[in-house]
Amino acid sequence: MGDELFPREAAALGPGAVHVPDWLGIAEQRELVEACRGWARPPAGLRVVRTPGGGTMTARQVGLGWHWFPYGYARSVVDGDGAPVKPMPPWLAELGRRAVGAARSAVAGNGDAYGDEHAYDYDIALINFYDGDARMGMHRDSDEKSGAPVVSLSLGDTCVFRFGNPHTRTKPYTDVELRSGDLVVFGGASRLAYHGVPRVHPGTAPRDLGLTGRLNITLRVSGFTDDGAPGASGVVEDEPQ
Ligand SMILES: O=C(O)CCC(=O)C(=O)O
Ligand SMILES: [Fe+2]
Repeated sequence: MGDELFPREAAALGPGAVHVPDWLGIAEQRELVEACRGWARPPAGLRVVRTPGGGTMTARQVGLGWHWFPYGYARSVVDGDGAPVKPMPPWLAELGRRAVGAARSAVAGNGDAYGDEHAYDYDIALINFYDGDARMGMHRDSDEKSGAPVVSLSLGDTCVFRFGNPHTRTKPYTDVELRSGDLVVFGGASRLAYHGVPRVHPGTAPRDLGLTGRLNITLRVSGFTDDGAPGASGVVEDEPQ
């Protein structure tokens, strides 16, 4: 909760894309931060992501369920310590389904974009850690085969989240402030919309959260079969530095 006179309201960021402010209470946020601390530890822990173009992503990352690397998925950290990726906890997959239900009821007219969330087996979590200088360039989440909505949870420092359209990484886009506990769900016609994080506001995390910096947990459905290792898509223009 901020210091607003009125609570921030849920708003559509595009067709099938919803921002739900203050979705997670402080206790749930704390539990997620604690869980992220565990996932960040090696092996298969938080790492610096290097892109094929020789760049370095400024947000550090760890995956659960499937390991994302530029640009594909694997069951082990093929571009790092080689360890098997940590499993996706069933409770986190359930949180993803609950988030879709919440986004559906938050903004009238968005429900049709989401399908039945009970059918979605969220089997990928990407956890991004941003310090004050980190950001993420405009990109699409396009390495999955499933069209299930993407669920994004924010913890810690406030950021500017830029949400655009599926056609171009430039305007039209909407900038929205994401604070600790906020939820964003994008599916339907916005599932492949460009989005990014142009800015983090250091020192804005809730004091009682116990986190310096910003964490983002992105939940996705892979659509991969268990042994069907997906090939890298090679979509180099999506490089999310
Ligand atoms: O940090 C965020 O809010 C966005 C993260 C993101 O877009 C991604 O991991 O693909
Ligand atoms: Fe993304």
